[in-house]
Amino acid sequence: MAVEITGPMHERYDEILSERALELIGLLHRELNGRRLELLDRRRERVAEIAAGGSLGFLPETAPIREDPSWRVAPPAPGLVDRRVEITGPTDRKMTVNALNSGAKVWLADHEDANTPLWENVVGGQLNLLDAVTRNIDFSTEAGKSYALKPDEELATIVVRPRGWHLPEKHLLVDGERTSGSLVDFALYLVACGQLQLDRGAGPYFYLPKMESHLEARLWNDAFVLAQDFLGMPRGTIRATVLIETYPAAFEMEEILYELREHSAGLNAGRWDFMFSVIKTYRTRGTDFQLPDRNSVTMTVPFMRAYTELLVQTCHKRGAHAIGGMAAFIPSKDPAVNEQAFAKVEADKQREAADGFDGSWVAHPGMVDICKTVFTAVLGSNPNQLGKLRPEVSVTADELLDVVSTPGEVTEEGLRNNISVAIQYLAAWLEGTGAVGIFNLMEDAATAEISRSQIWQWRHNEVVLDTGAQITADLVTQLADEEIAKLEGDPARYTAARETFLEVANADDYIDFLTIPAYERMP
Ligand SMILES: CC(=O)SCCNC(=O)CCNC(=O)[C@H](O)C(C)(C)COP(=O)(O)OP(=O)(O)OC[C@H]1O[C@@H](n2cnc3c(N)ncnc32)[C@H](O)[C@@H]1OP(=O)(O)O
Ligand SMILES: O=CC(=O)O
Ligand SMILES: [Mg+2]
Repeated sequence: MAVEITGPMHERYDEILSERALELIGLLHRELNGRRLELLDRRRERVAEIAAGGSLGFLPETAPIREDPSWRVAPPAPGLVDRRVEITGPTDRKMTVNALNSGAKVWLADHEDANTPLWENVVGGQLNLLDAVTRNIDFSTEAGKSYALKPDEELATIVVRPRGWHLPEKHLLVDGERTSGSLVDFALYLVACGQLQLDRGAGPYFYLPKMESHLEARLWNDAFVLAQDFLGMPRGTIRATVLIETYPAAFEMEEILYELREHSAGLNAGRWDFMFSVIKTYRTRGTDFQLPDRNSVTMTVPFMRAYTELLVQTCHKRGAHAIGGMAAFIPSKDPAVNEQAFAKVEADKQREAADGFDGSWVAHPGMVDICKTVFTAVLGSNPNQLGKLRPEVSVTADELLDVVSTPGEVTEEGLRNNISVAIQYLAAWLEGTGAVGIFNLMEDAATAEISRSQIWQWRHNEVVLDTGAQITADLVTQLADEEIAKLEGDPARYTAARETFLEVANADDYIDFLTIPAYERMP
């Protein structure tokens, strides 16, 4: 057998881990895994160059692609023409039904930021997707609540987000090697649901996360071509929206669209990972690249503005959708908090719609209408605003790199918030839940990465808090224990999360992704 399954085979897992799916995983691994590992090395080399005084910038060698006005991406595929509101969320059974029924145009079915790659989530989520696509997902809870899909024409289009290139899958081995989580999530969905989706008049659609260069986009494109040929699907059947959510990728947006042009469904402004990547990429370059308290960095600070303006302009120049990001506010039981949350989401979506985005993300069904209403007011009878070219926008590399102008302070409250959120999130993640509401905000892998990375950078920069205390490893440990003591329930729940958190926050050498050591703690 080309592929060895080392995780348990629960009921119906053979429907997802089919012979054909395993064959495709074997093929993709053998053809592409070496390049994947080289590209991950290239990421580390680039950070080392920046640490030594280098800088990000637009690439001279790809200038001809940027300067060639003639190319466009493929026209939008069925189900992806009107994307004014997209809901994101994990693929557990209840969320699957709720997201599809939410009234959003698209559901980002998340095997990434909102998911713990626990084996049961990796395969179980795919089973839920299969049941959703075959309309066999209706169920009732023990408490007697029934979940049933609405009629087809009211359901959101499914777009699956596989894991990023950095994450391995330890339960599927090829020639004894761990496989790529990205290729596994991609192949399992494509084989189980790709043709079924085409038969329903949609297609196998993906969101691609955390890429750091156009060469990583080329790797995805090569995976698409190999997989389509293997399955006898015409080239261009697969469509992918790329999240521009790393600092390096913000300088290669056009090249990323170009690499994927036959398969492209546009770009998305993944603001949370973007912020994480800004911190991570320039983490050792002193206070010029240091951000203040996480909650004070808004989308209107100069470097964020430069990033989203460039994204809309780049997309529309090439006929590609530009999709906005996640306002992390979720509905609360407290009416006063709720009112504020709705007002903030509305303002965020209004800015995006006015800037020319074609639609945007919400994290909760309760936020669908607000996003839809805001975008509908701007779109009128049009399904998107691809015609809004934004010729007046001119973003320079210096503007993208202008982190130093971000106003705000580093406070003890901000530090405590980062510590508490990271530990609470990690506890949930290690238990198998990849998205949680904490302090009235949606928290997921991206937001937790910001929290722990800020702490690492502040400590590295020997930042002094508003209280006069300097951030040290000892202080971080002390505050971690104080914050855990404030949480309800058994403190033992936080033991593994505390250890993982301190391992990354207090590490001498920065650890690239929080989820890498966390994954090693899981069965
Ligand atoms: C940075 C990024 O990548 S953003 C994208 C990744 N992150 C995400 O996708 C997070 C998505 N959101 C979520 O997972 C959830 O909203 C949470 C975990 C934050 C909060 O969920 P809950 O605590 O269940 O919220 P709440 O109790 O208000 O939910 C009410 C109902 O809405 C459902 N719901 C909430 N969020 C979602 C969602 N995103 N998709 C589908 N259903 C949802 C709940 O299942 C619940 O259903 P029920 O009434 O049938 O029981
Ligand atoms: O994936 C989205 C993000 O903001 O990160
Ligand atoms: Mg992200």
